[in-house]
Amino acid sequence: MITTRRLVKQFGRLRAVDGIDLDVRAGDIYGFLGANGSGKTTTVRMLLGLVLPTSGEIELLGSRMPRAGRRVLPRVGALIEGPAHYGHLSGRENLALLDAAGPGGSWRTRRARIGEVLEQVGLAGVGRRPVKAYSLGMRQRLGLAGALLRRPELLVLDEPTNGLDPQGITEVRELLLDLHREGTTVFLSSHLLAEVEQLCSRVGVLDRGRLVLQDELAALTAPTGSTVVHTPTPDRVRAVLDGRVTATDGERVVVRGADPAEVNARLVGAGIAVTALSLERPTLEQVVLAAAGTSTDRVEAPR
Ligand SMILES: Nc1ncnc2c1ncn2[C@@H]1O[C@H](COP(=O)(O)OP(=O)(O)OP(=O)(O)O)[C@@H](O)[C@H]1O
Repeated sequence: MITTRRLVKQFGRLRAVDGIDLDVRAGDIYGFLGANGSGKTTTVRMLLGLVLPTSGEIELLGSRMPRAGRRVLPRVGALIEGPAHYGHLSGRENLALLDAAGPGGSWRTRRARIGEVLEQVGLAGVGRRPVKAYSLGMRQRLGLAGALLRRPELLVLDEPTNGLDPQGITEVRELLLDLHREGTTVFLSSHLLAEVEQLCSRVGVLDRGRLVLQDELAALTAPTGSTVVHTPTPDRVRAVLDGRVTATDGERVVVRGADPAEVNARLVGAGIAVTALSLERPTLEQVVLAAAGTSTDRVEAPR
């Protein structure tokens, strides 16, 4: 869906994007994670042909960009930082203009299509109010509605939950999951680890213009081979599982071995209370920190 090879964007002395090889496959919900200023927006703009790369190659839906833009972009829905609208017109009228300006999509079905996307983003009730009366979150949703007008195969979204309240964030997440279930590939940039961890199947991490990590979320957070035990008596666990305890933190004990049932049987057999038991997995935050080093402390951690 998206492939880049050694993609570079240089602004004067600053290398905002520094030789990245993106690989976004059909069916992905791809999370493009990076701190503010790491180069996410610049990358998204290059993917969509809004900024020319300094060097490197981009393929979008199998065709070279920006050359194939006219042909390919109608199949891509996009939302870029701060979508622009006409404030004196209603949401519905803004979408009608957007729809009329682009290729494809008959005017006969325009009303129905606009009604449908307004419904999808939860703006059906306010579609007739002027956009200047909209909150930031409502404008963001109107931007999303615009991206959905042509039932795109690929959605490219730059920080889609920016400015939304917690309920708005949940609604956008549900909407993206619905679209994904119906076959849309989603590429979204975010500086929020928790958002990417909850939503995405593949993750790329940008650090000062470099792609330092790109893999399936499930592979990145695969079990480590240890078991985590919660117990009110960690010292007794240490005594019973002689030598297998690799870490303790309060009531949390990490035991070597990826067989929770075996660990449980041994502890319960010794009369030790086990209050919780799970396979140990690294969090995305730990994985990102390990890959990107100290600079990613600017990536917002889950609260
Ligand atoms: N047109 C431009 N001219 C000069 N420098 C620019 C330009 N656009 C972006 N930059 C710089 O390139 C770097 C990457 O910016 P970019 O907006 O791509 O980052 P980002 O990861 O999207 O951050 P944010 O989340 O804050 O938007 C920044 O240092 C920015 O100041």
